[in-house]
Amino acid sequence: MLVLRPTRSPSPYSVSCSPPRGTLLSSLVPTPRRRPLPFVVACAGQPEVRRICEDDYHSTVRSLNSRGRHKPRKSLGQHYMLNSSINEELVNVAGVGEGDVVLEIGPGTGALTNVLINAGAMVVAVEKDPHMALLVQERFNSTDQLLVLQEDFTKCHICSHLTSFLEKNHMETRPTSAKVVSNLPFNISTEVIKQLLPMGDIFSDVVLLLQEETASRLADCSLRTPEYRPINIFVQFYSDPEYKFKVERTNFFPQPNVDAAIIKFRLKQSAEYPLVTSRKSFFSMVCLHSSTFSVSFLSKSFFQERMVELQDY
Ligand SMILES: C[S@@+](CC[C@H](N)C(=O)[O-])C[C@H]1O[C@@H](n2cnc3c(N)ncnc32)[C@H](O)[C@@H]1O
Repeated sequence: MLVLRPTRSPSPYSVSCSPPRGTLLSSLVPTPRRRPLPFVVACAGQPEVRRICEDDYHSTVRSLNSRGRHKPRKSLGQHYMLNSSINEELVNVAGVGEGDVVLEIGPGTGALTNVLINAGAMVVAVEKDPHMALLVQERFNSTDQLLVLQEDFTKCHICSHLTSFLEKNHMETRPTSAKVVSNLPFNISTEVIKQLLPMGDIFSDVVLLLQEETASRLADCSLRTPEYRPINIFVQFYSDPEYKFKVERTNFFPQPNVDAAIIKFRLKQSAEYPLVTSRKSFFSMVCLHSSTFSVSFLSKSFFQERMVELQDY
């Protein structure tokens, strides 16, 4: 594990560019012209259109250019958020306030990190890309509200990191009070969800910006659609999911091929979990029979009625 220490040297911001017409960083060239940006955030049930502030765009590009021309890496799902209103929505949805401990996975240029820090949170940010980890560390080198860990989140031991962060900052460990707020790389979202949702003893809420299709599938509690999957049983076992807002793909740079959405999981504590003698065998059974699940098996009282059978499995 590499823990990045603050360096006091200022970041050499070098290029200021116009808002993106295309999606490639290499297409960004300085231009004196300024025009309104067509990016929007779409909110389900409460239609609203907000223009991206040019500063959001420029600060992202400045960050990306600050350590040489860093090309976003597709393999790391690097689609940066250009719209600070959406970052503010993420923080509002999570109800982040002064002194909250927040885990951010993939801080990238630090756009969301900035909103979290401004809300008074103590942030632990895990970034796999060494270039971006260093960049975000340098951007916030004057604050003690941030710890940057250069690690692959899917492989790191987040509980021990959080514990030592709390101890170092002389903060009381308040079980179940930490939060997760993240604009996740789409390619690791399922893995991250599987890792985080059973951690109700540490986190109260997990608020993620995911691929829209994934978010609406995970929030689906109807049990009676063909889309219902073992992952839905897992999600509802450990949490109460809630689909929040759709976020248009035009808000990201580079622009992905799909839209995104904000989803909130309120994590259950173990006393709230459905009663099973062995969670391991419960979930192996769910996976084993997933292809033959029928609508009647997945009835509303699924957990209550089937517990006896599941216990004997
Ligand atoms: C979708 S970008 C979001 C960046 C930034 N939070 C924003 O909103 O603009 C995803 C970020 O996650 C990082 N990342 C990708 N895979 C990761 C992993 N396994 N563990 C930690 N960070 C990862 C990427 O390098 C990138 O910075």
